Order: sequence, then structure tokens, then C-alpha cells
Amino acid sequence: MLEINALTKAYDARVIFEDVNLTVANGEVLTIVGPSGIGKTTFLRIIAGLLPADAGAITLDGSNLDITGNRTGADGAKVGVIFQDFNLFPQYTVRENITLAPINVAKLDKQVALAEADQLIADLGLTTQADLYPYQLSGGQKQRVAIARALAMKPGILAYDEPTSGLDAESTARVIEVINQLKQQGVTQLVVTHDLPFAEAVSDRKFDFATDVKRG
Ligand SMILES: Nc1ncnc2c1ncn2[C@@H]1O[C@H](COP(=O)(O)OP(=O)(O)OP(=O)(O)O)[C@@H](O)[C@H]1O
Repeated sequence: MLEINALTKAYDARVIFEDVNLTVANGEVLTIVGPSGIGKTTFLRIIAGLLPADAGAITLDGSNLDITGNRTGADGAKVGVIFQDFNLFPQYTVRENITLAPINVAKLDKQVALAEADQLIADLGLTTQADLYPYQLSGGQKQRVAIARALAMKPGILAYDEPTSGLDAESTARVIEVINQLKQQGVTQLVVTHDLPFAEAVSDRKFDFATDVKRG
């Protein structure tokens, strides 16, 4: 379970959110909805350890996660992030994008990492793209590579930032399918989105950043 307690963030004197309390149960899909500029991406980046919070605490399955923006070692991989622009490594193939961190960061044996990557590639319907480079992929395919790359590090939770932005209806339907498929496998997922029909399609529960959050 992910537990967020009394999380507060300001940029200079401007309070973006204050005293946010939220839990995500294991295997749950929680969407964070709200209009552009309300602070959803900031919130997700703090949960992922990429930005410091000003106050509060985050725990995952009972262990405290750093909120100062300095998450190191194994804690760095506990929240797997799928960024809005995917952040794939352009110089590496799909398979290399997926195996890079398991081999270099998690120090997994190369053959094991390759076998696990090929399983993720098959699960996410990317078999024919495995040896292609990011520029050769559609937006929906890049999205699935980003999901596979995050899953390869065996995170405790997957966090998505606006996963349907820039995708057409067919790719959006595929993202819904993937999120539901991962949910069946028990993966805990936190999804930031302003796409309400999409949120309806995947949510076990919605957290509305516009109405459920205090700000200065
Ligand atoms: N580094 C920063 N310094 C100052 N203000 C910032 C910084 N980053 C974001 N903000 C401001 O904080 C607010 C929240 O931004 P954030 O990106 O978290 O919103 P959002 O809800 O995710 O919006 P979007 O859906 O457009 O990404 C915005 O008003 C933004 O301008």
C-alpha cells in the first residue's frame, strides 16, 4: 500500500497543495483528475522521488520513501514512472531501453534481464517492435515501451503522467486494456489524467485534485 500523509508543496511563496492525505491499496487503480495547472504532475513527481516536498511523508508497503528529491539505491526503483513524453533513450532499441536499468542499476544477470524483457515485450504486444528504435514507433507503442521499461525494475507501484495525451482513440483503448491487464496481475497503479472518460474507464477510485485538496 502507498500511503501519503500531510504532503505539502509550494513553489516559492505559492502553495500548490497542502496537507494531502491519500492511500492507494495494493492492486488498486487510483486516478488523480483535475484541470491543467492544478498540481497533478508536481504531486506525481514528488511521489516518484523526482522533486522535493516541503512537508509530509510517503510510505510504500510500510517503508518510508525519501521526499527530499534524493531517493537513492533500491528506493529509486520503487515507484515506476511513465512520463508524458515517455523519456525513452533514442539511441537504444526497444529491448535495450527495457534491459538497460535492470542490467546497469539493478545489476541483474544479462541473460535473465533479456529473458524478462522478452516476456514484457510479448505481454505488451511489442514483439515485432523489439529491435526498432523509438523514432520508428507510434505514440501508443512508445507508451507501451515506457510501461515495459518501468515494469522491468519490479516497482511497488506504477505511476503514469497523462498517459493518453497525444494518443488517438485506438491507442487510448489499448492503454485502457494494458492498465486493466496489469490490474488483473495485481499491479498497483496511480494515474494522473485530465481525460475524464479515460479516468472513468480505468479507475477503481478517483481523487479530484481540484476539490479534494487544500491550497494556499
Ligand atoms: N518549477 C516550478 N516553479 C514554479 N512554479 C511551477 C514549477 N513547476 C510547476 N509550477 C506551477 O505549479 C502549478 C502546478 O503545475 P503542474 O504541472 O503540477 O500542474 P498539472 O495539474 O500537472 O498541469 P498539467 O496537466 O498541465 O501538466 C502550475 O501553476 C505551474 O505553473
